[in-house]
Amino acid sequence: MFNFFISKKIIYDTFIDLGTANTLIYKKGLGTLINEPSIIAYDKRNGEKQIAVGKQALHMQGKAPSFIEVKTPLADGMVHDISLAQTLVKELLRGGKSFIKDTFIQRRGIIISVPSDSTKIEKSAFFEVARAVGSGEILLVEEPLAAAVGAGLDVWNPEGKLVVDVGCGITESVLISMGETVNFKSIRKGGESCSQEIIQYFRNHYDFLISKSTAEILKQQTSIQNLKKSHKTKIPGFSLRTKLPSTLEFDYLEIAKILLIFANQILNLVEETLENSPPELVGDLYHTGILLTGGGTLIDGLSEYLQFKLNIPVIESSEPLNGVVFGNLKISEIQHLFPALKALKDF
Ligand SMILES: Nc1ncnc2c1ncn2[C@@H]1O[C@H](COP(=O)(O)OP(=O)(O)OP(=O)(O)O)[C@@H](O)[C@H]1O
Repeated sequence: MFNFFISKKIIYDTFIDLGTANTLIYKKGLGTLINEPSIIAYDKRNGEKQIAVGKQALHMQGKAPSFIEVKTPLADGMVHDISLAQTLVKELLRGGKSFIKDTFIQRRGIIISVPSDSTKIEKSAFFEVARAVGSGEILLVEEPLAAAVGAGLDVWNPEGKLVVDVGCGITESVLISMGETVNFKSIRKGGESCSQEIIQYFRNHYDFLISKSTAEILKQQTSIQNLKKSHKTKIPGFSLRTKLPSTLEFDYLEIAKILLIFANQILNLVEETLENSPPELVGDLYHTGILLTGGGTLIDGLSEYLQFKLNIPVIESSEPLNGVVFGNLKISEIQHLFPALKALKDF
């Protein structure tokens, strides 16, 4: 068991959001030190030599020769390779000036966020990654709670607040009251699964291969509103029929239908959360609304769709990608208000 002692005297000044797609590290007084993709590229010749991290490594994905391997330390929202994740944060910080060398900073506290759905073992993996950043106290805070605080929600009062956090690899629907998680449901899929579905769709329906970055662009350009309005476009790729590079004409409506399937999975998750929650807190949502956060909620038309289906106000976070670190910054200033944080000390 890890020894946590949560005291008002500990100054937590470093905040880590280690995500499947993106890693953010924020330092009080310095601002955002790191905001980079969670990805590392290795040269497999003569043993494994790390050659790029973050954005540089992302640019190599799918384009590098076969001796370069691009790896991600997280999958489905969880750390699946601790040592790789430690290397990622250390190397990203090494590019972030002298942060690691500052021993005074290292003795201060670090807050790292974890999915609400993580097991003890999964939490301890996040803990080990934070340990690679500094030797001070480490506090774990659930991501949706931090994101809610980061978005400016008053989570302390005895009123139900529902946070829907759609990341790259995990989607969580969490009911919060008085600074604690009352109920949650999650699925271990997020924005990444939509991109994979888009790639699969073109392969299955057109024998046409597209890159992950093309799928990502299509996802960001498609709206799930106006599902009757046709809008055709062309994309580059590789035809399995002609065995040649080619372009393909298709309708954005086809992508919208794929995104709508994901929107309905989010809708089901919210409905399941509400079904098993105290009715008093659920009733509060008619005026507190549902907060959408995480990069996956940026699907155009998602908030309107959920609001229409649930008949509850749906609010888009002003900080869908940075809300977790900003929330933990605020939490570091008011720790004594969070009984839930103390509960995490015995994970
Ligand atoms: N404009 C956009 N439209 C649709 N999806 C988007 C948009 N911008 C980003 N995304 C998606 O957001 C996801 C990344 O979000 P985020 O950074 O919150 O995830 P993460 O914290 O890394 O992942 P997780 O919490 O699952 O570990 C990616 O799947 C990305 O495709």
